[in-house]
Amino acid sequence: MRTWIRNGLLATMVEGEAPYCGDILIEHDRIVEIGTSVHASEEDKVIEGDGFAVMPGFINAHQHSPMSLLRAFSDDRKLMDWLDRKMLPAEANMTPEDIYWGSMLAMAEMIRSGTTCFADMYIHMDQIGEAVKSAGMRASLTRGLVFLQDDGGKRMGEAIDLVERWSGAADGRITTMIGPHSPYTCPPEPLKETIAYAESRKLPIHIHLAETKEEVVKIRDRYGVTPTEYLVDLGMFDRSHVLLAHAVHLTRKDVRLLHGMRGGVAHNPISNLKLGCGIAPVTECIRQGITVGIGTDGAGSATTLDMFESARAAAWLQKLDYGDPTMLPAGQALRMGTLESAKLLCLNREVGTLEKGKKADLILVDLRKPHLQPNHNVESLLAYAAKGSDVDTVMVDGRLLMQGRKLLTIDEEELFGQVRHRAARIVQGI
Ligand SMILES: CSC[C@H]1O[C@@H](n2cnc3c(O)ncnc32)[C@H](O)[C@@H]1O
Ligand SMILES: [Zn+2]
Repeated sequence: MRTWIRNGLLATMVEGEAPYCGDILIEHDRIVEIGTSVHASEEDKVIEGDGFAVMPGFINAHQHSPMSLLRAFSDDRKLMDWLDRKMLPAEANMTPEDIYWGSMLAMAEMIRSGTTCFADMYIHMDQIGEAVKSAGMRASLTRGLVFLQDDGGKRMGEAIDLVERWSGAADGRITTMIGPHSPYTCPPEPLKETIAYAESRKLPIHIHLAETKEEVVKIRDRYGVTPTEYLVDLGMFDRSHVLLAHAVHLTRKDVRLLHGMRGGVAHNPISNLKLGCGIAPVTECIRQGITVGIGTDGAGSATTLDMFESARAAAWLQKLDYGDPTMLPAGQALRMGTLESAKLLCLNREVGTLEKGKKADLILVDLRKPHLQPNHNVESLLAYAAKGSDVDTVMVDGRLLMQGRKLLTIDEEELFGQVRHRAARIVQGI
């Protein structure tokens, strides 16, 4: 059976295409027709689009989904203090089942706020894979590798296992990357081995970079270079597609060095703001031709996984940084949260825009709300006024995951019960 989204306001995110009123026809997992005169029939299942903006689902380009269990557990602290004293001890208490339910909690929030796909870096990735399968989302999964702790070898084994068992799983909705955590947790030798493995398997790399000033000082003291130069010198960008999370503290030379890289930057404005990290040089990166997508980071730091908020914060920060309201306009912020993020996950041939032949990963945003009226410019409304709670319907791979704000793949009552007792146990005594 086909699905016909009728008479929606289509914000396709295709470069240069203005939003217009039209229809979308979906067969199985793909958009087979889109425009003002699609060939629908009476047998097609109709989703009424009148009063709704239809756009590609957001793609959260950097996340640690099970950290949703640590939401609001430890706020208003410096990053390393927060990580070392609070997050790592709590993570040491997490069982594989906790990871499953924490990830499921993140997915319930993501679906409810219009995200259809995410890049995740964490531990116990089998459980996250199972949760993704069950919730119906699309995801790029990475086992985070921290080599300064003991047992880095075992973790590399887990990373390889993830790649071998989960790449292409869940009907192709799951892809994988290799995830050395950061320059400050990965010394040169294991990092070189990780790069060599990624190259040999043609796998993208997902890594944190230059998130804080303290990181820059640490890497300069250890190696005499910037965090970016450290990765460049080890050959990380020679052949691999690299997803750089944060990239807040880049020198002009760093930005020039990244020119021409495959992959790009996952900008996490809310996390950066809340941890007081700084304003990432998003505009300079874009001017150097570097792809910049948007992520939230985990709910343990960002508190919220609402990509509307992150896209808005990205736009506001560039306007503020330059003292110029023309910087990072509404349409560009939305495209960064959709198509540009898709590029970072190597998924832009399949998702990130509404186009014939692409996967049907899309959302319907209810515009019949006081804060979304009148409609002079739907991209402005979506970027500057809409909230996750305005999302009415979410589809991934042609399958409805939410309709009329009812989640169709996640039992929230069971989820909240699981989360309550697990979250309390994990943080006990920390
Ligand atoms: C080994 S899995 C990933 C690892 O990353 C930690 N993490 C979460 N947020 C951040 C951040 O903003 N910077 C650096 N590391 C972060 C998370 O707690 C996991 O241990
Ligand atoms: Zn992170």
